[in-house]
Amino acid sequence: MPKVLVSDPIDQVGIDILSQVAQVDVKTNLPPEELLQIISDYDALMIRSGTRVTKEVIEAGNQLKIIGRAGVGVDNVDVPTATRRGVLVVNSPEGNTVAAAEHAVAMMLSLSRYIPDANQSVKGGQWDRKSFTGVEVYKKTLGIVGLGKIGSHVASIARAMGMRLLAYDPYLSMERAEQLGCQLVELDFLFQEADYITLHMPKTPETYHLINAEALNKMKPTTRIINCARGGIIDEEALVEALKQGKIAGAALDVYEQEPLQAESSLRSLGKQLILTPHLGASTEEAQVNVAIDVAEQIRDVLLGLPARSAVNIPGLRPDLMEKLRPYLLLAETLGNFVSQLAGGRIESFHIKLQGDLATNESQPIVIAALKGLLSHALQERVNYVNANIEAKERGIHVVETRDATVKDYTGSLLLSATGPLGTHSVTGALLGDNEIRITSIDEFPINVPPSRYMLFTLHRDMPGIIGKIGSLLGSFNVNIASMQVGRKLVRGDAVMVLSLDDPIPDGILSEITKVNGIRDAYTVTLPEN
Ligand SMILES: NC(=O)c1ccc[n+]([C@@H]2O[C@H](COP(=O)([O-])OP(=O)(O)OC[C@H]3O[C@@H](n4cnc5c(N)ncnc54)[C@H](O)[C@@H]3O)[C@@H](O)[C@H]2O)c1
Ligand SMILES: O=C(O)[C@H](O)COP(=O)(O)O
Repeated sequence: MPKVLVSDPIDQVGIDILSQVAQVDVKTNLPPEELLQIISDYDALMIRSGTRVTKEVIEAGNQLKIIGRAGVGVDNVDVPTATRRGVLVVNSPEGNTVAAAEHAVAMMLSLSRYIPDANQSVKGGQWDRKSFTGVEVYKKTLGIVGLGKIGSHVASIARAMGMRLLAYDPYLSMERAEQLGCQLVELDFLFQEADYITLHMPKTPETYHLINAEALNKMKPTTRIINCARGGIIDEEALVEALKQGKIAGAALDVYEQEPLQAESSLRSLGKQLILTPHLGASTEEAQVNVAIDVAEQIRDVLLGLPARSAVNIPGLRPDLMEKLRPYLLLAETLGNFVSQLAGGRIESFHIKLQGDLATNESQPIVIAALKGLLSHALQERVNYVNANIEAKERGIHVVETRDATVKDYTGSLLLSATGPLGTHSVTGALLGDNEIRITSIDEFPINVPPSRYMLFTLHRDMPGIIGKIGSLLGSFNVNIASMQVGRKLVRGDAVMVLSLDDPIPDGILSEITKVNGIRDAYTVTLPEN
């Protein structure tokens, strides 16, 4: 019988499902070294956010077939290592949506009426009605940052409470926001206008410390801010200072830069203007039943040799088809991610052309992989091989899929084109002999470069001196160039320059690059580590 280790508290219904096919050991609060020691005995691991599944754990788990996250976030799992070792990672992208949204709304109301402190005061024997005069949310402005599943549900509740809704989401169309009753605005406007700000986006390099001292300075002294998304989106030090100085009126946090929150954290020293809960967003009976069933069923199915319905890293395909398509799935996902960034993220339409040997009906999973890549910058681990199509539809992205078997420059290649705020951009890619990914054109300019973590592109006039200028400019920002290639159709005509960089591209560099004589446009792309 296969063995499953459950290392975080999971609802009994999940254990019962797993017990149909496996021996289930529930061992919560394991010290990391103990997990490392015992993991080699197990075929599956079921977790929540409490267990850190590091590279070492996955490598030590030489029997591991599947890691099931009873919840959404897999930021505690080293997914690239799992993928490399063929370990499936599955989650439950929607099981706790309502719970997290309701927690955010509860935080907003608690902040407005000082409920936690008033409760504490009465239980402490007092009858103080004066210190706890609150404010109403009715007719106030709520700024929702990240209008995905949870943000949308918060919007519908807040609308019913008579709030005016603003939203900032760089990956969502105006129409979708309007359907949800929200006015899509720029972030600075939201910071300046909102009485309440609630965060519902993933933690990414883009959102890390999005709420910092500068952002807090833009808010009104009456603003209250709620974070039930991920720790690290708010700079905690800056928040403590802003609250102490009365720059904003209050904050409510469910998630922290470091969890569990350290005993000595300065957050613990603040008064009634700050409410803290210990990552309880998903902790309702209903959500825990939803996620436990969702994930336990997937683990059970995979242990029985069946596909998983919500795999984060590997689609549920027949093993023979999977073997054949795997390199192309990675190609499609990489190109999808790439072209969405070139087009500016908020994609309106997307065209995928399967060329050469890929122009068959068997290659449908490649289309899904490209959509997953297209949405992954915005949705991170919440987009998977199952929901990518639905997510694209819900976001109003017009998807066109064509096939052309006559293109023969590689055995099989993909041409992806996306339209977004930065216009229409296209990228073509193929695999070389040993399944190495090559980008073979950008915006129809022929090139031949492997994708890398940090990339910079320019559209420019092919003229002497331009490459040197870009090189010096990057040098002055201390950015090291790993490789560089120019693609052009005509000598001294238009051209693209593609640079692979060793370092992330600092803010402000693109505007400097576009000032260089001859440069028409510049773009950056950051791809996930493989
Ligand atoms: N506290 C909890 O227990 C708990 C429970 C569930 C989910 N969460 C967290 O809540 C967050 C939202 O989850 P969801 O299920 O709604 O995800 P989702 O993927 O449905 O929505 C996320 C939204 O954020 C947007 N986004 C991406 N980058 C952005 C940026 N830079 N600025 C603004 N918006 C951006 C995306 O376009 C998307 O619409 C995640 O961080 C998730 O991990 C927390
Ligand atoms: O990502 C999630 O699903 C939430 O953060 C909930 O985490 P939890 O399952 O540890 O409560």
